[in-house]
Parts: sequence; C-alpha cells; structure tokens
Amino acid sequence: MNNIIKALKFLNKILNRKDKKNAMLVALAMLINVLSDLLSLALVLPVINLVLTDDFLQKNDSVKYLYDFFGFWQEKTFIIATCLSLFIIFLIKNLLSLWIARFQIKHIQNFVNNNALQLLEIYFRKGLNYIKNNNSNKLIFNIYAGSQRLGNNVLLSLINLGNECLIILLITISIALYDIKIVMLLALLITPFFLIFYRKTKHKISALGYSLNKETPKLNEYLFQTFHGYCDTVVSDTFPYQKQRITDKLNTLKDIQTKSFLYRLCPTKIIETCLILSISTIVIYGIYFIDSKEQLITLIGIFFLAAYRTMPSINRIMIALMSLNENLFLLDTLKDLNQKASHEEKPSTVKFTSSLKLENISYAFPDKPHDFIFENFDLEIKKGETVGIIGSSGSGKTTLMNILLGFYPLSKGHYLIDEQDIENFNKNSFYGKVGYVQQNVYLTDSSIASNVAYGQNENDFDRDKIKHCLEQAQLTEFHLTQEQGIDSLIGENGVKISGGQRQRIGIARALYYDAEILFFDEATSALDSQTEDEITKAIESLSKTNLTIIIIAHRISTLKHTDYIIELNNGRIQKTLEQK
Ligand SMILES: Nc1ncnc2c1ncn2[C@@H]1O[C@H](COP(=O)(O)OP(=O)(O)OP(=O)(O)O)[C@@H](O)[C@H]1O
Repeated sequence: MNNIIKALKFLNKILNRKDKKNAMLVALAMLINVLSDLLSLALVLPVINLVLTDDFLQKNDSVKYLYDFFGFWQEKTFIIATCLSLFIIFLIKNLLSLWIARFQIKHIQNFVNNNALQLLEIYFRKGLNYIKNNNSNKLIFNIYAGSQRLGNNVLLSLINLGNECLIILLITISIALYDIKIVMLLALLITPFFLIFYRKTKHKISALGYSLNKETPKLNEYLFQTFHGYCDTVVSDTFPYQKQRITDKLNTLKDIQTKSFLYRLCPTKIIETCLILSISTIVIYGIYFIDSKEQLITLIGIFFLAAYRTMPSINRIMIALMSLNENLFLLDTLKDLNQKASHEEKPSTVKFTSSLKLENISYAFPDKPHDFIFENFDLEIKKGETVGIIGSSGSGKTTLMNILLGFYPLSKGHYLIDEQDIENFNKNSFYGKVGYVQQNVYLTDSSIASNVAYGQNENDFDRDKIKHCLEQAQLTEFHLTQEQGIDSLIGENGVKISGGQRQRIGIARALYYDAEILFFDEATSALDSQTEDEITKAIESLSKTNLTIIIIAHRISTLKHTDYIIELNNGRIQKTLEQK
C-alpha cells in the first residue's frame, strides 16, 4: 500500500492538468472495456440455456418478455435471432475494445514522449558540469527506457489496479447477494495465498528493478567502449577482458530477467491452485449445507462464471503490483521530473563591439566548492585580438575557456561583454557569435557538407558558403579530390578522414555559422607538425580578419601568429608575452 501511495504522490507531482485529465479518460475507457467484456459474457449463459434447456423460454421471465416484446411467434426464429444478436454484440464489443486499446496506447505514449522530452530539456539545461558529472548512458537510459517504464509499468499499472479492484468488488457483491457465506469462505481461502506471496516478494521484486536500472546502463557503457575504443582494445589486446566484462553483465541481467519472469508466472499458478481449492471447498460445503444437487450445480456454475472473470482480474492486479514494485526505482531516478524545465531566455541580445572581460572572478567546481581553480582573476580580450593561452597540465586552461564560453556559472565576479554582464543577455544570442573547435571535433556519420552545416536541414544548406568556409579553413584541396566533393561521407565520428581534416571541418563549421569569436581548445595538440602547420596557417589567415580568436595550446609554435600569449599557472596569469 505504501508503494502505491508513493507512486500516486509522485505522479500527482509530475502530471500536469492535461495529463491528469487524459489519465482519467484512459482509466474510464479501460473500465468501459472491462465492463463490456463482463456484460457480453453474462449474455452467453442465457443463450446457451435457451438452446440446451427445455422450456427455458417459458421458465425465464426476462427471456419471455423479450420474445413477446419483439413479436416472435416461433422459438426457432427467436434462437436464430438471439445467436445473431450475440454475434453482433461481440463484434461491436471487440471493435470498441480495439478502439479503446488504441486510445489507451496513444495517450500513454504521449505521456512517455512528454516525459522523455522534459527530461532531455532538464538534463540539457543543467549545464556542462552536470553532463560531465553524470554517466551519459544513465541519462540516455532514463530519458527513453525510464519514461517508457514510467508510462507502461507505473501509470498503466495504477490504472489497471484501480479498475480491476472495482471489477472484483462488483463481482464479489453480486455473488454475495446470492450467497454471502461462500464469498466469505472463498475470501478466507484465497486472500492469504496472495497476501503471503505479495509480502514475501515485494522487496525482492523492487530490488530487481534497482539492479536492472544499475546494470543495463553499465552493459551499454561496455558495449559502447568496445566499439569506440576499438583501436585501444586491439592494441592493448584487451578484447577478452572486455568480452568477459560484457559476459558478466549479460549474466547478471539474465538472472534478473529470469527471476522477474518467474515472479510474473507465479500469480497464474497460485490462481490455478486456488481454483481447485475453491471448488473442493464448495463441494465440501455443499455436502454439508446444501440439500439439493441442483442447487449445488447452480452454485458451482455461478462460481465458475465468477472465477472466469475474477481470476484474470486477480492476475492483473498481481501483475500490476509487481510491475509497480519492479519500477519503484524510477521514483528516485526520474525525480528530476518534479522540477519543471524552467528555461527563461532573457530578451536582450549580445552585441560584441569592444571586449570580453573577466572582472575579479572566482570559480570552483560544484563538487569541490572550496577548491578554487581561479580566485580574484581578471582578464580582458579586445575585439579582433588573437590570444594564445598556455600553461602546464592542470593549470586551468580548459576551465578558463569554458568560463569564457559561458558554460560555467561563476562563484564570484562578472563576465562582461562590452561592459555588460553576460547573465543579463540571452545566452543563445551569445552562442550565435561563437565558434568552438575542440581537440575532438564532434562529427556525425554523414557528408562533409552536413558536418560543416551541422544541425541544419539539408534543404537549407548554403553550398557556396560551405565551399567558401572549407577554403578559409584550408580544406579546398581535400574536398576537391573526393569523388563526391562536399557530399562525400566521412564515417562515424570522421573515421574516414585525418585528424587535421577533422579539425579543419570544425573550423569551417565555426565560420559557416558566422562566428565572431573563435575558440580553439588544444586543436592542434594531437596533430603532427606538418598538419599542425596547416591548421596554424588557417588560423593565421583568420587572424587577419576582424575575428576575435582565443587559442589554448600546448606548443608555443602554434601560437606564433597571436597578438599575445597568456601563461597560466595554478589559476593565475604567470606572464603575458606580447608578440606583435
Ligand atoms: N569537471 C571537473 N570537476 C572537478 N574538477 C575538475 C573538473 N575539470 C577539471 N577539474 C580540475 O581543475 C583543474 C584545471 O583543469 P583544466 O582541465 O582546466 O586544466 P588544463 O590546464 O586544461 O589541463 P590540460 O592541459 O591537461 O588539459 C585540474 O586540477 C582538474 O583536476
């Protein structure tokens, strides 16, 4: 009961008004479905009696009333009409049932998609530190698999639970009206079995869910590493180790799935056993308390009919409870859904005409709030300048670049653009002016053109501009030698092109989007000296334009065309080397 209340409270928090209304509609539609099932089934018995029992028409008042009402004069034609009516009723009922199933799945999938999109937005808006501190496989698992489970196994389970409890209540009341003693006897016989089973397995099933949630992203991570770290795996000859780790995870998941499957099978088996136990009890009860055999047969008949409908309901209740318990972990892992993704963009847009300035800033990572990487740090970069940043490993170069990119909210101080705090601006308008070339340029498994015009629809490509940008990034010769020119495919993450070409596609991308400020993060450190020279040449030609360029480099040779070089040491400017 505790878990049901927890799940209801959670859903109450995350569902908006429209979702709640839809959930109620789905519950109502499912109830109609079950009731129509029940009613149509109840119609079968009189029709069978009509066909098999002599004088049933004369004995049964309701059937006789229908016979007279529709003006039948022959029993045969009445039976034919009844059979045809039954067929039509079942046809309509099943069509309605299909329509309801479609209605239900559509609304549940809408709920799934809304949650998946909301989680995506929430995670994305939490910023770079959050993304870096959380395993991406876990986030990916939460977004789609988590949302699917929340819709299908939590929300739908709760709706099923409500409906089936109502149905069982209705059936129990109707049997109780006929014979209250038998209902009490059956309740006493059946309920303990289910209660014991539920109590014994509740925590185990919920633990299975938690393990599944832990192990599935781990398996994905290992599989991902096998393909993305292919070269390292081959060279270090660690494929057997990698395979063993994957085998272990697969085995753990196999155990979880096996147990989960067996637990789900149990209710049907318990029901079957209970059914036999119940019939035996009725027979024994009949021997002692019922005088006529006819009465006993009727009682068994009623019981069968009731069992035919209640047992699947009990089964569904048990499955719903188990699903709920198995997915209880979602109330922890998806708790972010409680916060609505509030993302308010400021209206004022950035105009960059004079300078970027860090004024007395301090920055510490959220997990080490007292360990300042920068403390009371000042820096000014004027528009049009080309600035190099060097420093030993760990001196804070990348952190500084991420601050200048506006990725890290400052602990203290201000980041000013043209003397205005960046926090007052619409951040997207700032990113519209920024180009960022990382050491590992992110490339998609598509053409050169798609990677330059990254994120743009193919129909919107400005092909001349793409070619011009490739030229500025010193990539003209490369794309001209390709059979399909700028439409040549470069493979997943650019595996079909060289490191230098990848970097230059990154530069061309920044130029395509009219960047005014270009950031290079160790863009040449992984390249040989000839390729580094080519990139340096590309940067040199760009530095002659009005672009503001900030370059992090390990080798000072990459920075020969900069206006000045800042050397960082433990979050402080050690010295500034003027070059021009
Ligand atoms: N996400 C993070 N969380 C906590 N600490 C971090 C994080 N990223 C970097 N650091 C720490 O901040 C310090 C500066 O790191 P940073 O990456 O800025 O150095 P760097 O000069 O770019 O080094 P390298 O040249 O090796 O890339 C280091 O001590 C590093 O351990």
